[in-house]
Amino acid sequence: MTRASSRRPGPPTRTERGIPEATVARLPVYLRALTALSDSGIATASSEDLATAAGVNSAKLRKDLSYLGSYGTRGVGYDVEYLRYQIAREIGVTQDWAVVIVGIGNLGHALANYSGFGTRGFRIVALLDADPNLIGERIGDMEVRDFAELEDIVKADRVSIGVITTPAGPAQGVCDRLVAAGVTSILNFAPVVLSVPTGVDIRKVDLSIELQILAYHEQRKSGEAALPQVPELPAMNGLTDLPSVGGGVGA
Ligand SMILES: NC(=O)c1ccc[n+]([C@@H]2O[C@H](COP(=O)([O-])OP(=O)(O)OC[C@H]3O[C@@H](n4cnc5c(N)ncnc54)[C@H](O)[C@@H]3O)[C@@H](O)[C@H]2O)c1
Repeated sequence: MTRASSRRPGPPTRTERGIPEATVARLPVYLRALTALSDSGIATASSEDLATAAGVNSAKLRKDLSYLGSYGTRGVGYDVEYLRYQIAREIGVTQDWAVVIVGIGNLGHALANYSGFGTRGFRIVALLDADPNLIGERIGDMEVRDFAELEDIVKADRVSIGVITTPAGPAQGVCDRLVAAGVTSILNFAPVVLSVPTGVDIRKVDLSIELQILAYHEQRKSGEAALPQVPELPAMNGLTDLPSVGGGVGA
């Protein structure tokens, strides 16, 4: 790695289209790693440096970045600022995205208090809730507003992204209202699968699924001996009656 100089990155090249979803999912990770390098005054980084900072292997990183038409310079590496710009442009965070959060309970409060969205290109324009006891409450420099104002806010602030942090029950209704108001991307924290029309993107965040994936790896790490014993299965008419596996995933 080398320290930052006053050299500015050159003009952007055209980004290739048709980037695989898995690569797209890693772009924000690279962006975060590049931002950390840039904040430390690093001007260029090798693919190995960058891969270590992002927690992936360098071959995968090089392949991912090649979809952006970015190959680095042999013996020098990647220009941190320029690559950061390329990735930010590809993700779409060089522009400002207006976001509303609906459901300002525990999770909504936590998200509302998080200061990191602004620096990543997301502007929280409204915190909305249906509970009259919450409406008017101040969180930082914002005030919780009535969910009834949704349509006016979406129109006035050209909101394209809605975050749902309500309980599961009302989440579909909230989602439908967001979509009808003109929101075209939804991040859902409620433990329910939501239906959206074509053209609306939806992503679900479920911490319990992430924890279950970690539990799976923990189980593998501790070896076969740590695996729970499977009870002997009762025979039924010559067939085996498999015990059912319980329940869905809640948050
Ligand atoms: N995805 C995850 O990893 C994760 C983690 C924790 C919680 N959750 C989920 O996030 C959601 C919020 O959790 P919480 O602990 O903040 O709940 P909470 O009960 O503290 O807050 C929910 C808020 O939604 C509001 N609300 C309810 N119906 C509404 C409606 N129709 N319109 C507008 N606002 C409405 C309520 O007034 C309340 O303020 C839950 O669905 C929970 O299961 C998800």
